[in-house]
Amino acid sequence: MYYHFEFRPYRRRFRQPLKTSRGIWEIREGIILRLTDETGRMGCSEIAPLPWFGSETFAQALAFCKQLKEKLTQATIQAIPEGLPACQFGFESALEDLFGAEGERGRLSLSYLLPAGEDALQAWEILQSATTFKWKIGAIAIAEEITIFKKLVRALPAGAKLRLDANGGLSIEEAKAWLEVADETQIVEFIEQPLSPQEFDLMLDLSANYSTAIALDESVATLQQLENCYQKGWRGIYIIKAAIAGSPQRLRQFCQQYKIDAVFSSVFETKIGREAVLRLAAELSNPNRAIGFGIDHWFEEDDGF
Ligand SMILES: O=C(O)CCC(=O)c1ccccc1C(=O)O
Ligand SMILES: [Mg+2]
Repeated sequence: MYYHFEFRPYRRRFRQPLKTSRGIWEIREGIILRLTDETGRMGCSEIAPLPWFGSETFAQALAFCKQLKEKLTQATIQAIPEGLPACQFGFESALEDLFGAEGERGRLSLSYLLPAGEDALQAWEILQSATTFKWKIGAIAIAEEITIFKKLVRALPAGAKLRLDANGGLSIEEAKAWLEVADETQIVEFIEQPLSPQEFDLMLDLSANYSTAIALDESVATLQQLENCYQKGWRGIYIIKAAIAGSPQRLRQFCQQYKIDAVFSSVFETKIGREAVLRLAAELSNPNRAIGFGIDHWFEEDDGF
């Protein structure tokens, strides 16, 4: 069986650039994929790289698509190298779409990403409508950030949960300070990636010494890293960015075999990639936790997908 292959690169500017402890992200680039089989059945998905998380770059993904023939087989897709995890996801999930994969919908609740810093306090539209929120920390000086955090806690609706995402940018002292503040408020569901992936053992220690949970994100960006952290004893929360994790089939096997506490999360893919990720999330994300897909108006222009 041959599949006819077409691709279309896209480029979109964030309405509000994403501010994290790692810097500012202004433009999302990716590639929409379409496979058509000999009977005319079509499947779509997307390559949405996140190089600052360790996936391939957009340029590498584009070069990979360009060197492929217009007709390809399942064997070509299975042979996409480990170094191109966003491509593995894109092609395999396009094939699953072609085979008619359908996910249950509406079972999972959403976590809404608040703007970093003081802007979070002004995000009324989100603050009024949701019950789980995420806020970037490590983006400004810690004392100032903890002051804003306390205001934010008061502004959140009763019963709300708050996730704090440091993107690996805290020092060990700062991580402890945040965990202490978080333990006092009882509103923090988890702190996401407090330290850099190199400091895995320290995060393991932190997870044993505070009541606030820790979630790994940058540490488990790809399946290989995920397997590695599991082998090294991580039994806390895993943020799963399926669009850059690699093969969805292998991800499925891993999550089912080890029953990990998985929280699926967006990489700001388009609607097309999101569909594919949400199918997996419905199967594999912990149903008691919101998924990181709140808000879908991240971009200035909606160019049809
Ligand atoms: O996970 C979420 O709730 C939203 C998505 C998100 O925060 C994110 C999106 C793109 C790149 C990195 C991150 C991150 O979790 O650090
Ligand atoms: Mg994160």
